[in-house]
Amino acid sequence: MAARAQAQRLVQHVCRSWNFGPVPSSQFGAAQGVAYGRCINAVRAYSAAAEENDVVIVGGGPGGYVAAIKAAQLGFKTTCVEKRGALGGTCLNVGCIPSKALLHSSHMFHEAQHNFAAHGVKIDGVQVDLPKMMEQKNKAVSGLTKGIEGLFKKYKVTYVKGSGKITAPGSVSVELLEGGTKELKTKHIIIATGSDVKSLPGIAIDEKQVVSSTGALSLTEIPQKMVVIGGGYIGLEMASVWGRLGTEITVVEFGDAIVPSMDAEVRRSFQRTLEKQKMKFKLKTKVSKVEQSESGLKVTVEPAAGGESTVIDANVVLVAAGRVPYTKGLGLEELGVKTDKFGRVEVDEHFKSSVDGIYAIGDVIPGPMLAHKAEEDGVACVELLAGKAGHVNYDTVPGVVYTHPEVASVGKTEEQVKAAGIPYNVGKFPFMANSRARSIDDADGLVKIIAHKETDKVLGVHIMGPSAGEMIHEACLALEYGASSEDIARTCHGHPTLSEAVKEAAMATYDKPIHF
Ligand SMILES: Cc1cc2nc3c(=O)[nH]c(=O)nc-3n(C[C@H](O)[C@H](O)[C@H](O)COP(=O)(O)OP(=O)(O)OC[C@H]3O[C@@H](n4cnc5c(N)ncnc54)[C@H](O)[C@@H]3O)c2cc1C
Ligand SMILES: NC(=O)c1ccc[n+]([C@@H]2O[C@H](COP(=O)([O-])OP(=O)(O)OC[C@H]3O[C@@H](n4cnc5c(N)ncnc54)[C@H](O)[C@@H]3O)[C@@H](O)[C@H]2O)c1
Repeated sequence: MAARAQAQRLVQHVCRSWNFGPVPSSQFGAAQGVAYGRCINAVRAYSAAAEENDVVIVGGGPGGYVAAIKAAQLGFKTTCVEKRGALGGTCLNVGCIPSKALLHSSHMFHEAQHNFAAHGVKIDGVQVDLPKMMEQKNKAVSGLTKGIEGLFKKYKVTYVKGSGKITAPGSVSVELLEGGTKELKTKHIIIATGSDVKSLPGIAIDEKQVVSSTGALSLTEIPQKMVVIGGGYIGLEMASVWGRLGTEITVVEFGDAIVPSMDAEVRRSFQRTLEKQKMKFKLKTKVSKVEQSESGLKVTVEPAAGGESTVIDANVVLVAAGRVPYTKGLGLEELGVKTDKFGRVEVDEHFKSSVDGIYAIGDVIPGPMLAHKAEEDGVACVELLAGKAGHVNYDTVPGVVYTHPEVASVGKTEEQVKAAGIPYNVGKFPFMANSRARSIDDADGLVKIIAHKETDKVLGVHIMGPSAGEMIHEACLALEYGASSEDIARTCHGHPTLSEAVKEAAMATYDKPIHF
């Protein structure tokens, strides 16, 4: 009886997985032998036809494509499956790269309009050519995605364009974009399917008037008024782009502060700076309704804790309230791959899921949803598969908001250190006292360093200022190498550079700065 039930289950499973359609249990007596035989034959045919790989990666974003290149470099026969028709994932196609392109273009416009004259550069009639701006953004995106295809060819990674489904450990079935299916056999499968925008109840995204970041990166007109739901990374970066081009921005944030993960002192200073740029903030507030009106949209907001609602007019609403892991259509439930309450694939320190032979990296697993973290995951995961010592230290992953000024941080905030009861020193240095920042007339912001009171080991560094996203890496190195604030302070820094502000903040942490 047990053997019969087992055979029944096997037949049902294989028939379902391979789209033979279910075999009704009433037919099992008669059909069992036939169906079983069909399955066995199909298994043989499949094994012969399916391509043998060492590693198959589902998803070609920063996690997936970097893992693929590294795997090939390590000698694995590697295939990367991507369904959007272009490599680079969210980051290259609709995330990091297009947003940074628009941030740069809009910053240049803003500078030309407001700040060139102060430097003795006079231009009359500065105008925005939005189609041209979008063209430059698209050129950056397509150049970079094609560059990854080139790297795949160079390192002999097979690129399969289509949607991958894991049918069993060692088997990935791909519905090809060009039509038909392809079966891939492999020793290891890496899930790198990334994340998708988090939708809010009752607020339907049409990517025209009510947009996610994807729509906000491709608007065809400069909106007069925009309501941004969520004062996090995406909200503030996209608000900066459109605000600089002339849109009136209102950011509605559920929490009591923007970018809640940021050091509170830096965050407060950041908000003041954005307010000077005419961004309006409604904190502890939620959007309860977005409706069409004759002139555009009516956005109903109310206190997060409940209370009287008010209506704000807008032409565009941007939904930027976070992102959720993307695992749709992968077949995880059928395989028994465990996910947590946020839908993230649960992995161990070797990126292994609850099912042998299946691994996961990037936005689809816990940890910061950042491209560079996904890349590090990808490298470490395949190094571990190759028997090497792959490791990612999530405590030293920097975060950068690419507004102007930029805000960058690594390690612990003052609040976290305090809450953990760790004795600490803080050193700060304002860019107003930095000669390079003054010479370029871009001196808003500060460097803040937090170090252990007794050992002076650097615990966290927070920078708001021009090029903060570049400067943060000396702090990342300091944290990785367990440096003290004195180590940073006694390292000779070039003059005149913005980085001298980091050196001076380090001096202020264990002793005194010179220039403040
Ligand atoms: C507007 C915006 C700006 C951002 N800016 C930055 C930034 O400046 N810096 C930064 O570090 N991070 C930024 N991010 C976050 C960054 O984009 C992500 O952290 C990063 O892309 C995650 O990489 P990933 O490889 O895990 O997933 P993704 O980049 O999401 O890639 C996953 C890929 O898998 C594919 N896929 C999914 N399911 C399947 C399937 N079944 N079969 C085949 N393919 C599949 C998807 O099509 C996708 O291309 C930004 C995000 C957004 C939205
Ligand atoms: N520069 C970068 O590195 C960069 C840029 C863009 C995106 N990203 C990544 O993409 C991810 C998603 O970005 P994001 O900005 O959507 O998320 P986020 O987590 O950075 O910010 C979302 C914000 O929305 C708020 N919020 C949530 N629900 C809300 C509601 N109903 N009403 C009002 N506010 C609400 C949250 O309190 C939070 O402040 C980020 O986690 C980040 O890792 C990074």
